[in-house]
Amino acid sequence: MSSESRSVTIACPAKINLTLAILGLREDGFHDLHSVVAQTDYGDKLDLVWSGAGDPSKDRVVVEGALIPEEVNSVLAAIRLFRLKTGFHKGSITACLEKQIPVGAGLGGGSSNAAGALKALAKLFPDLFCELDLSELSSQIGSDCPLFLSDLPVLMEGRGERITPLADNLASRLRGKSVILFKPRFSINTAEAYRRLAAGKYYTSIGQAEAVYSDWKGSNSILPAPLNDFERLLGSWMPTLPLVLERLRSIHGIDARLSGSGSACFAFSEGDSSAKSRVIEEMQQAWGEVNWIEEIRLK
Ligand SMILES: C[C@@](CO)(OP(=O)(O)O)[C@H](O)COP(=O)(O)OP(=O)(O)OC[C@H]1O[C@@H](n2ccc(N)nc2=O)[C@H](O)[C@@H]1O
Ligand SMILES: Nc1ncnc2c1ncn2[C@@H]1O[C@H](COP(=O)(O)OP(=O)(O)O)[C@@H](O)[C@H]1O
Repeated sequence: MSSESRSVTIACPAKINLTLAILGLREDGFHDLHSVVAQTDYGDKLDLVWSGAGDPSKDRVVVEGALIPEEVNSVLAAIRLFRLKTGFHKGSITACLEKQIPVGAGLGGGSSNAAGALKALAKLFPDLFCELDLSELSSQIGSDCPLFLSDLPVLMEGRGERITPLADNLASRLRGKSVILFKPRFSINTAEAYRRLAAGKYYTSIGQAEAVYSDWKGSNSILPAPLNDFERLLGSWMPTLPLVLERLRSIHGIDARLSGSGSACFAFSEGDSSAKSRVIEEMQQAWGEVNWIEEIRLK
């Protein structure tokens, strides 16, 4: 038994989907998508400690700031996958996760935590990762995990595993921009949202998705044109959300959009010092409270 111990701390950022086109249902039950995704300077903190004297059956994750049952925690899933793929069954791993990212928000918290855990393990045990494809490994935990392996804004395709960093001129339009993130009290279950999307066939063709992307590339706009198929779906499912977004756009001139499958939304607030108070006003009117709001910057 070894008395050696190793530790590493890693930041797990939240993401926002600047566009999200769902192209159609695949034979494996997942959907192909086309999405421009940016990461933020806002997120969770993950500490991983490996204790050589510990027992591998005692790997665990302790969470502060959210209620996430250990057995479903994506961090423990990442640690177990690491054990399985490397056959490394020495010592015990304790993960301490400080949650800031709201759960079930479309901000990618669970995926970011899992990718963070794999990155942390690769730092702790570099030799064991020589033969492993981190991207392939992470996509076994969640479709959104691979995008978090770097912190650049990306185009995400396939079911989420095909990641292309944006060209420098696009990335620099986004970098450092100020964004308001806000979320009502209710969350949205991603699997349920995809089920409803499939039932209503709220799909966008690849041609339309590529046209939006290519128009953005050819323009000077900070953001691509609005495109999120889940926002269309919400009109008939959770109508207050698209209503708030529509009021922010039409009455306040604030370009507010849904992130992922929701329920968090984002609005660019660069150069608009009163944007946050107007978002608060609309949230109070729709939901009688401001459940969660943060002003953050894009990476
Ligand atoms: C919608 C998006 C957009 O970025 O994000 P969130 O809103 O969840 O943050 C993602 O596609 C969410 O990815 P992620 O949250 O990792 O999903 P997974 O755990 O892999 O899958 C949850 C369920 O969603 C559905 N799913 C997910 C991804 C995908 N490309 N097609 C799907 O149909 C499947 O039914 C799956 O069982
Ligand atoms: N480390 C984690 N952080 C957040 N949620 C997690 C985590 N591990 C598992 N989950 C589960 O994943 C589901 C989706 O959570 P999350 O990743 O926050 O949302 P989203 O997919 O909308 O971005 C929730 O049911 C939650 O219990």
